Amino acid sequence: MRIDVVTIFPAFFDVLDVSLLGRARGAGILDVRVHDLRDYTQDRHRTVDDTPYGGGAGMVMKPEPWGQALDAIAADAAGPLRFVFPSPAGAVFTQGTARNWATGGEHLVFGCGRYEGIDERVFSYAATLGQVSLTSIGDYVLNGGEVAAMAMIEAVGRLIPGVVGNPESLVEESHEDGLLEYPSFTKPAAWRGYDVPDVLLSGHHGRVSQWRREQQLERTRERRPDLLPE
Ligand SMILES: OB(O)c1ccc2cc[nH]c2c1
Repeated sequence: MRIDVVTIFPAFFDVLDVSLLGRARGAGILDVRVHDLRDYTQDRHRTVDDTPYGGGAGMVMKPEPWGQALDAIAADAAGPLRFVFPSPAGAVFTQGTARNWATGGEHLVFGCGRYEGIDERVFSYAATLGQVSLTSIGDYVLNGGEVAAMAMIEAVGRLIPGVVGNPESLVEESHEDGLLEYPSFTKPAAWRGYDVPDVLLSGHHGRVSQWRREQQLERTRERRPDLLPE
């Protein structure tokens, strides 16, 4: 799978060289390319921002460097393009989104804004090159799109076949079946006065499965009732 990232902080994504995603990149399963937006500026100061029309605090990211960057990536597209712009004003990213993007055969391009955001016309232009998704990872505001892009890249990347060693571990986890996952335990059976639930030591797989399902429902009711089916 091909993923491109455009950012003014390319070093932010050095972490994608480690752990599972790093190994997947080395194995050629994931092709992640990070671009410095300043490489697409035309002035000696490599300017990427300017004051907002209509006034207001802060600066807005200029459209032309983005246009140049998106054109360069589109000229080298590895498939149908989906431009993902992290934004507090975007649709919420969910496990379903991750699954759709991991299986859709698209070439994902993450455009990471900073300052007060990207000139709105960039999104309109990007729509002439491919699908555009303004996407939020939650109802809070970060200083830029990089953390959100990293989260989405990990959520999508881990679903690509071959990235996670044991694909079965992708099945029984929170949100995969619409519920929160059950609690996990390992040795020792007794630890500082806390015991592993007896059912998990019973060796009775049917009872274990039933207990785990009950735990999922209890946890979801308690912590995320919004996830429960109507
Ligand atoms: O919270 B966020 O996901 C987010 C995304 C992009 C920008 C650009 C400036 N602030 C941002 C915040």
